[in-house]
Amino acid sequence: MDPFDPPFRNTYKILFDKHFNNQLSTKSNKIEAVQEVNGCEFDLPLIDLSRLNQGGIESEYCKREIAKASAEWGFFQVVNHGVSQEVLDNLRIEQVEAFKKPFQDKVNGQCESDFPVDSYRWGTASATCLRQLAWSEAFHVPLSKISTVGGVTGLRYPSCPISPHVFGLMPHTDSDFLTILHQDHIGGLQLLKNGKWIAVNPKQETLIVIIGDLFQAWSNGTYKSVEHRVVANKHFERFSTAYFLCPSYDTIIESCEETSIYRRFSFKEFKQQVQDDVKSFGQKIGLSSRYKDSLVVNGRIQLEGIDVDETFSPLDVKNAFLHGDLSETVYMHQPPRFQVSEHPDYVCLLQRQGTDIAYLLLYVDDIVLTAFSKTLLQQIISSLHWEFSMTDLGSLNYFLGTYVMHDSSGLILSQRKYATEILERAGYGHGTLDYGLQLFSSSTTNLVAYSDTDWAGCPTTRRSTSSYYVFLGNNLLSWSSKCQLTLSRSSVEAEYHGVANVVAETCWLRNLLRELQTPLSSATLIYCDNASVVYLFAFFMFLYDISMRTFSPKDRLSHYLRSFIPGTDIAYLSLYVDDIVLTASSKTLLQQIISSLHQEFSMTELGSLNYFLGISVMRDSSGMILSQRMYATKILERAGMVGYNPSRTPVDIKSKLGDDGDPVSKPTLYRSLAGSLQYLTFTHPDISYVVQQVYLYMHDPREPHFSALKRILWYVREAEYRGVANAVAETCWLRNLLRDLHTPLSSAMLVHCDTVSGVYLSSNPVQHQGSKHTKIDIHFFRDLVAAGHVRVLHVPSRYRYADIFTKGLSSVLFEEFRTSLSVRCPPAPTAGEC
Ligand SMILES: O=C(O)CCC(=O)C(=O)O
Ligand SMILES: [Fe+2]
Repeated sequence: MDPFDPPFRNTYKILFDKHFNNQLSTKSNKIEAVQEVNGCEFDLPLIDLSRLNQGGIESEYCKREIAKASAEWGFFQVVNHGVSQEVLDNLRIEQVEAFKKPFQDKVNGQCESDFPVDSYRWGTASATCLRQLAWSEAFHVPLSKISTVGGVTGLRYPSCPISPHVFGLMPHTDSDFLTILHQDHIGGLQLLKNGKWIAVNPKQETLIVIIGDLFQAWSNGTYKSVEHRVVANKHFERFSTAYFLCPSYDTIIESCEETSIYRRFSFKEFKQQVQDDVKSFGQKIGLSSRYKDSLVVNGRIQLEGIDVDETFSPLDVKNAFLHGDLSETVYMHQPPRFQVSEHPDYVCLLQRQGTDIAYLLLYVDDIVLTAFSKTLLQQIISSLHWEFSMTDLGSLNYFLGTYVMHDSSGLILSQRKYATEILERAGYGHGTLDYGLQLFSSSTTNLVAYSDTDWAGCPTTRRSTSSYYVFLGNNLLSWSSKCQLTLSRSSVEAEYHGVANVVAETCWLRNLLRELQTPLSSATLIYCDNASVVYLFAFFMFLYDISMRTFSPKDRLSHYLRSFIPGTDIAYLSLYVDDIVLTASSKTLLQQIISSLHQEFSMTELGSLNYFLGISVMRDSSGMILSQRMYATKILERAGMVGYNPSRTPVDIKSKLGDDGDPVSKPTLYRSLAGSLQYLTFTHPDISYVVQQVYLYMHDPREPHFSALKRILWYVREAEYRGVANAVAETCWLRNLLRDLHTPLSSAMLVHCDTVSGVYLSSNPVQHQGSKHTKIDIHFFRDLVAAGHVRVLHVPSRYRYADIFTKGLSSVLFEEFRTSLSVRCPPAPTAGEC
């Protein structure tokens, strides 16, 4: 250290100790600091000022370049500026001489007789950490002839062994109008552009022009006062000379534009504020929110319950950005230009602007901005520019991989480039990728959605795929095609889930549109091709209504079988298109719901359940018996087999159905009978297997198939193969249903299976690869086994009840198994059937 260097280490020892102790515990900081501090190499705009003297177009272009550089960079270099090299050199020689005096002489003002006593400064008295300390010294010499407050400052940055832990000059903006700077060959000056520090390379013959805060306010944010800093050099001292152009203290700074971003202020007031901020916060706050014509005028904000006169620390605008709705009533002091002199104590009530609306979409650090007026848009852009260092990319044409093209009817969005990249990655050439999404500029506000569901479409999981499209007027706003999360037992249930999804989506869209100040006045229309679901939703409206009236919100509907449980009272309502079966845990509740239904819908009450969807319900002391006797008789009539002898079993164990035989003469009859038998399995699980068998030949029925079908009918006068996984799917659905009905099962469901390998496969995730017949369902049900919801057990042949669904059986076994399925004769025909 030279004897003339300021005693940085001793004076700021505490800061050094604090910093380097911390460094020991966080090693990585050092690397980051070095990387950050190097700055990018970038050439600042360089302007030849001699062009100004050429007049005409050349000088006009030169002025434009200056304006452009001031707006985009806030910094530029000039050559042919009129200050001779000799003057600059002499200035530097004088400056070096002054700094090379003993430190104490500099502090005591004993080095230059022309310099005022307090012209020497070094370090940063208010620094609370090393980053706030300026590793530099300066002589400030006022040029009273030019300006009362402006002057020339000579700066010296002693070599700094601990750079970059400490800056030569910490990041700041200049508080003046304009700075003209001359630096030596060492370098170290950097400016902030688009979030990056850019090195200002030293060029001997150039002067650097820096826009100051006052210029920014005066130009209403058009020209930028940009943050800059000096990184001290580890090995060499550096000199620079700065001329700060400042107005007199009482000069009022205000922009001449009608809508001004900044309030009017005096230079004196601003200077004072900067000094106060450095004292209070360790750094300058500058123009920022404080000088903006807004809520925080006078540095005061009002909080609920606190007097309007209390003063708070200023908001950090970066954090206060995008804060959502302002629901409170807010008052502010009269802004300087709008004071009512007769009532100096009045405050202003803030009201939201009427029609001026702007939308800002932020994706990480990309912003899309749109506003109802160009002025507002410009105003916001300038505010953003002031607050953040950002590039304005002009009108929207590319965002997140999507091109935006404008035409007379609106916008077209295209992902052509993105699609090409996918094709290239996949090794396909370029296809025809010119299709995009057209968005129309229209003011329609009808929200219309279309929903469709492919029931159990996924062969692996048996889940359904539901898709929807939502249009706002002509514009497709939202769409989705997704596998549902849960299994659906019927197409109605799957469709219902699909519609519920689109309802959620349209609710969200409605809310969004409301927040964007374009609320919809008409109801959302949702189209769905399943009539039952439409009825279902009509019912929900009704049920919602009565549940709102009768029960607390937590007990409102949650599924298509609805139950109300404000205590122990439960009601189940099952809806099939327009038939309803209703049951409740108490007569009162039942009655209450029936009368509400009557009020809402015109309907006939058929009394206690005895016939529903072709199924008659008979009661006896042990419970109910469901029978499709009448339905079965009608099938027999259609098949012309009323008088035939019954058969004891529905399937012939000797013959197996195949593809051969003569085609049947009445294939339509075959199909209709097979379809009817399918429905009959509802109360005849015992025919499931063989019905499923004859179903296989619906597309091309042959005589042997018809014989098999007839045999079922013979048997009926008085079977769907489902593998283990199907049984699991079914039982899963039942488990879910029981849970929905508030009677959850606590133990795992037992599935009996006749092959040992089936049991093994269900619990072994690896072994299933080779067994192709189980491939489809195995994943699904193995997951359930893993979760403990299902246990698959091997069943000895005597108890293989499921065989009735998978093969033809001898009459002894068949009858035994049929009994185990609770299939038995009803006591007598019922009134409902006759
Ligand atoms: O020394 C330099 O290069 C910059 C000086 C500076 O930014 C200032 O004094 O405000
Ligand atoms: Fe500066």
